Amino acid sequence: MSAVALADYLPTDTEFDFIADQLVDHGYCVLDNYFPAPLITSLAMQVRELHDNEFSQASIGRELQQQRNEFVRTDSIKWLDSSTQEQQHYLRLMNQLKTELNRRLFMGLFDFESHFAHYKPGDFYKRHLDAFKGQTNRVLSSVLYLNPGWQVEDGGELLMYERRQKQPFLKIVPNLGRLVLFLSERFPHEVLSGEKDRYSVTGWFRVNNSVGGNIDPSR
Ligand SMILES: O=C(O)CCC(=O)C(=O)O
Ligand SMILES: [Fe+2]
Repeated sequence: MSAVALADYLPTDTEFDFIADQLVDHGYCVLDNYFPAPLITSLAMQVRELHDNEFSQASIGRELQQQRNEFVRTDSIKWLDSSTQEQQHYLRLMNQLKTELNRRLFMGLFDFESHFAHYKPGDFYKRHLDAFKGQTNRVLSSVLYLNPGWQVEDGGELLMYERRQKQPFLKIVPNLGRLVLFLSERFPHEVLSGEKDRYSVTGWFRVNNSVGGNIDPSR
């Protein structure tokens, strides 16, 4: 695909309808071909070219309450900053998805924030919720996996749970190009440790809880 064709690529109404239906019926959705393959390949290369020191140890909680907690998660992250065409393209497509979901589901999604994540072999993120009702503006979580040639034996699955259930109802292998969307307040989930370096872009669509023009919370 040429650069122009890449920039012009748009998902179809049918895809947006499908995603909206899945979110209404199940609260989550797994898509293997949402993004154009050349964009995925470039993002997968770019995240591997980032230096270790560009990533920081992930924390839990927000702002002043942010704490590192290595019992909960050991991955490292780097917020997207639109510094490459591919990041810009990815953010454009996610913002378009925001608009289309708002159009279909009146979700009132206001913006989208996202970071790269790197799980080294053995890294994990224990069972957690991305958002607690009434305490956050994160409504819809997204994870895009950037792992060419990932095998089931490599581990690193995302486990999805229903609340109060001990057994996951879904195990997602972090295959290259796979996009997972789920309602942030509804599904506890967990990242199992893997045998190989595992890369992804995680993001959250947020509603605007701002007071006096300050977006709350800022990140
Ligand atoms: O990488 C994944 O599969 C999920 C990551 C996650 O749950 C998070 O960053 O909140
Ligand atoms: Fe999460």
